[in-house]
Amino acid sequence: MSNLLEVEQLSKTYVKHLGLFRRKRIQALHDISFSLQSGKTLAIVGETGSGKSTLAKLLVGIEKPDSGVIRLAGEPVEISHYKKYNHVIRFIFQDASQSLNPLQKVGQMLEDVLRFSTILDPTQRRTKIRQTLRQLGLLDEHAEFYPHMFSGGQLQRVALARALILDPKLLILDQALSALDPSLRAQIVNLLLELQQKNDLAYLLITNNLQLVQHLSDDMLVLSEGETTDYGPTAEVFRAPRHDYTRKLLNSLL
Ligand SMILES: Nc1ncnc2c1ncn2[C@@H]1O[C@H](COP(=O)(O)OP(=O)(O)OP(=O)(O)O)[C@@H](O)[C@H]1O
Repeated sequence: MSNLLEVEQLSKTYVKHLGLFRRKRIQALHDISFSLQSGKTLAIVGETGSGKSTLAKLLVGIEKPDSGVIRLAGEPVEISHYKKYNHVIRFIFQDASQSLNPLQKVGQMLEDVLRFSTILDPTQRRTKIRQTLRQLGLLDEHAEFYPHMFSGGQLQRVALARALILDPKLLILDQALSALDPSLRAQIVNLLLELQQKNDLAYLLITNNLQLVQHLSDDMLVLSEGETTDYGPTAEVFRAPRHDYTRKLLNSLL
């Protein structure tokens, strides 16, 4: 099976200005390589500051890598053509409620995504919005709701609707489930698994919740100070971590 996403030797350094003449270089990622197939989930695990969010930002084009290659379906991703990939890779960050415009009805928000990124006509857009809301267990009427009218779990579904309305191939979930209480999280996890099966969707799951990692991911990559300490099938990494750092991290998070 060919890879949907291939990342080769990706590196990123930030420069922090500490005063007029002092600058500090922070190597957030160093030579990171991995691949991900359609319909599979890769978990990215690591302590605070290990580079997880930087990786997500590079993949969605918010930050630019210093070096390395990102390939989607075999084609190198040009950050300057990001609109082209916006359909393929979508992301959800931690707090769904903060990522939604409180003054905009959900239907309008979804309509904006479609108008910006597709050539669908108004009738087709209305149909697509209805289909997407239903696919996520929401109702047609929810298009007329403002974000504050939803519960936490429903808001996460709205954030998923916004991410999935363009039928992406890869969804990046950056700590996206951590704010939910366990029962809501379980509902969203089941929904994610269902959507993955139905649509052959790949997930990049950034989390330190090891239950989620074990439940959802096929492979996992462990980051420490921007470097890979372990990478492989999740069960294998849990059973026999290569690196002492991974063993300690897994023990501390269990
Ligand atoms: N915009 C930035 N400018 C300077 N340094 C940054 C910037 N963004 C991240 N960093 C630094 O890069 C390193 C990696 O940060 P990153 O946010 O990717 O880690 P993380 O693993 O996602 O952490 P967390 O779990 O806390 O979100 C850290 O040392 C961080 O301080």
